[in-house]
Amino acid sequence: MDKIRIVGGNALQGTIPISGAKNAALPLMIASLLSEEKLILENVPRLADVALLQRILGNHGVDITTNGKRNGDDPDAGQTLEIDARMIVDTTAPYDLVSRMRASFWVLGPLLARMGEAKVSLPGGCAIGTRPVDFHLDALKALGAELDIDGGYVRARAPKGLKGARIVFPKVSVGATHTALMAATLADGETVIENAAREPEVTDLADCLIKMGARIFGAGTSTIRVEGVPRLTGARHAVLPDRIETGTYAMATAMAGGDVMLAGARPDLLESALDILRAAGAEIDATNEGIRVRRNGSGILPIEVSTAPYPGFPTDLQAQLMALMTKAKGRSRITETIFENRFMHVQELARLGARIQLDGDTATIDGVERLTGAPVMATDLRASVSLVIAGLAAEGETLVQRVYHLDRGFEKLEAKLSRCGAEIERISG
Ligand SMILES: CC(=O)N[C@H]1[C@@H](OP(=O)(O)OP(=O)(O)OC[C@H]2O[C@@H](n3ccc(=O)[nH]c3=O)[C@H](O)[C@@H]2O)O[C@H](CO)[C@@H](O)[C@@H]1O
Ligand SMILES: C=C(OP(=O)(O)O)C(=O)O
Repeated sequence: MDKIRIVGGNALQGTIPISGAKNAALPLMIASLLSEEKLILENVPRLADVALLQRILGNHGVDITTNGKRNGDDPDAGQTLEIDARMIVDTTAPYDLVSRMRASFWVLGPLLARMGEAKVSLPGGCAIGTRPVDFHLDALKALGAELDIDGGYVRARAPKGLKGARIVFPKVSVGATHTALMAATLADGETVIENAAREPEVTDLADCLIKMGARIFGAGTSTIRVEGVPRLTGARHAVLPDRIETGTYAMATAMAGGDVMLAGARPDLLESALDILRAAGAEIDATNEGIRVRRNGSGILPIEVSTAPYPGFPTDLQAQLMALMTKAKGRSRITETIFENRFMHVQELARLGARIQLDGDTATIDGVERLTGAPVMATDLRASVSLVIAGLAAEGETLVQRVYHLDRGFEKLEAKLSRCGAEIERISG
């Protein structure tokens, strides 16, 4: 299994291109199932999760071609996928594929809406909590689906099609909002989704669905109204930049010190995280090119923050912020309100010398002068990259093991950081 080796101590200087967002690309690819016509997606990141979803869609009969690079193309540009779901040959999404990635469960809504039936394994994904799917199932039931769970599979049927309904989520859920939104586009009549997720990835999905002919109003707010249409068309859509990758490299720069341009990043997608970084002592400037992050000389200041649904501080940046706070001048507090078990990085950060106390959903971090490199284990996607961030500022060598987690969500991580002066490499085998 590959490892990432980091020798800490170098400041970061240069430009890091920001890729398309994993968490937008995945539902956008899934949206192709709603139409017989071709969906062309640009700026799709090259990630293990994207490749796995290509296999899952392929299993349903979806044809996907990836446009190769031509001479002169920007080497950092994302890939373009042409997704043709004209023929759905199989409405089953099997355990061995779905169990490896959370988002793959989201094929349920579109398959059901278009084909009137689907059988989808219960999902896997990062082990950060129990992560039930009850909101997804309740939303589909409200739209008239008949559902049962048998042998680890959700079997869903709507032989006469779905019917518009009022769906009220008891808690904000990104995935359940995607499911309800996609299913409602082809339902008969109007659907109103209350307490919908406002994450930019939901808005990106809605924008693409609108290009495909869907009638969606209010995406990006807590109430989304969908007027069902009989069919959707093809479309061309570019995936929005990854706000979690942006925040991650901003924190890496704040940790290592230096001056980095996050090219193509959109500051409006992560204002709460940028505010926290400013409070922690980083200088952040929005420019035409992207976001410039600097920390030269000044120390890292402690912060107090709770994760929250968008536009709050994202849970997907919690581990990275904790890594940064391990070297703050004083005591920080980070409360995780979204997932009940998203602190797997705490014991690994402790191997590098971090001082972190856990009490229920709150971590208290007492900043230390020095971190020292050590072998550490990646446990999930964002926890893994938090260890990389800590390694950038640790004295000596940090060896991050089980990096397949990182490959799910960070494109060319070592290349992007080493181009800015970090001593980081992948050791294969
Ligand atoms: C691929 C993708 O986009 N993943 C993101 C998505 O995950 P995902 O869509 O799985 O996360 P949700 O927003 O659904 O989860 C939010 C909370 O709702 C709970 N819940 C969710 C669904 C449900 O049916 N029942 C239920 O109780 C979850 O356990 C969690 O406590 O949003 C999370 C929250 O921003 C991010 O951390 C993940 O990176
Ligand atoms: C938790 C994440 O992914 P998933 O929902 O696929 O597990 C993530 O992207 O941080």
